[in-house]
Amino acid sequence: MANNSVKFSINHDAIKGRCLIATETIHTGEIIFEELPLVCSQFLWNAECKYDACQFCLTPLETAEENVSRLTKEQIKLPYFEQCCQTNKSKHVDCLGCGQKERYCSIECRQHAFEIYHQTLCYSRSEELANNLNKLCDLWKSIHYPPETASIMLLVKILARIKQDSTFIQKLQQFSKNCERLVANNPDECEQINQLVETLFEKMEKISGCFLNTEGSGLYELQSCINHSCQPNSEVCFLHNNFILSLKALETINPGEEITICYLDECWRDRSRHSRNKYIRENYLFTCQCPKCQQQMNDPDVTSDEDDDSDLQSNPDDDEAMNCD
Ligand SMILES: C[S@@+](CC[C@H](N)C(=O)[O-])C[C@H]1O[C@@H](n2cnc3c(N)ncnc32)[C@H](O)[C@@H]1O
Repeated sequence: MANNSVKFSINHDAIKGRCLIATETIHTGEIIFEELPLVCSQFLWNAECKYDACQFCLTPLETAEENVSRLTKEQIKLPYFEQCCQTNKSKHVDCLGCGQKERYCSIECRQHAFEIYHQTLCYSRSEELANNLNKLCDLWKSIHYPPETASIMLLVKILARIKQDSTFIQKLQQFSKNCERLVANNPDECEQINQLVETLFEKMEKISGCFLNTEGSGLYELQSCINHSCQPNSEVCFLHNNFILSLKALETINPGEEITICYLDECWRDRSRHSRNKYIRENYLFTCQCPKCQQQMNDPDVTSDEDDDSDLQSNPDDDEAMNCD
């Protein structure tokens, strides 16, 4: 994880509340900060789709080739697989109590999980606990599948963390207050790889639906202070292929400027102010006061051509890599 040299402060805005303000120049592409979640959880339907990830840090336990083969139902050989795929199966371990039910990418993750919450939640503790957790998950899946917007296990893990460490509640109170890796230099090869990725995603979408890059959800303290803009100057990404959140600058951000992200998916950003605001009001319960909306304040209240009723009802955040609220 990058060593954050802090180039921002948390200030207070009269309308938006807490906000992140740049205190030094932040350059395009720079990682503004990286942070670990207070707690995170895989979605329950990962198991239904036979997706296997570390129960603690969400690192995939399957190889990249296994991943695309599972999702496309075809045996696919990937270029640069040996050099790029970081899955190291020799390090994978099961929970010492509940076995394969809880798998981890390393002994360290198993130990962290146990120390933080899993001591309370381990199925080996009692049959009653295991039954109750299974019932809770089944009930949640019957309400939310598919898609499941956040996992009930996030809440369960929060409660377990509080049980194992009473000071965790203070962190939560504070909280409530408040791939791209270029493997080839040859442009033709890059183009071929881009086409391969596009084709794979099309195939996966046909077989597995549109929830491919959503693996779980987490609570991120610093990220929760970042306000929305319909023309954001930064974006959240998961560069380490696990639960570490990275905030990346999309343009140069000068001292004194607010650091913003877009709560909407990219395809929503060019829609009319009226459409964007309607969506934000209905789903995030605030009226957007970002510079773009202020500029377009006098635009007529028309819906974008591409908007239709189904779009307005679907959640543009549903297919983010991680939901991080
Ligand atoms: C994730 S929080 C961001 C941090 C927040 N300002 C705080 O004090 O905790 C989201 C909330 O910030 C406010 N907010 C974020 N972006 C905004 C915007 N563009 N216009 C108005 N309010 C905004 C809304 O109250 C929204 O519910």
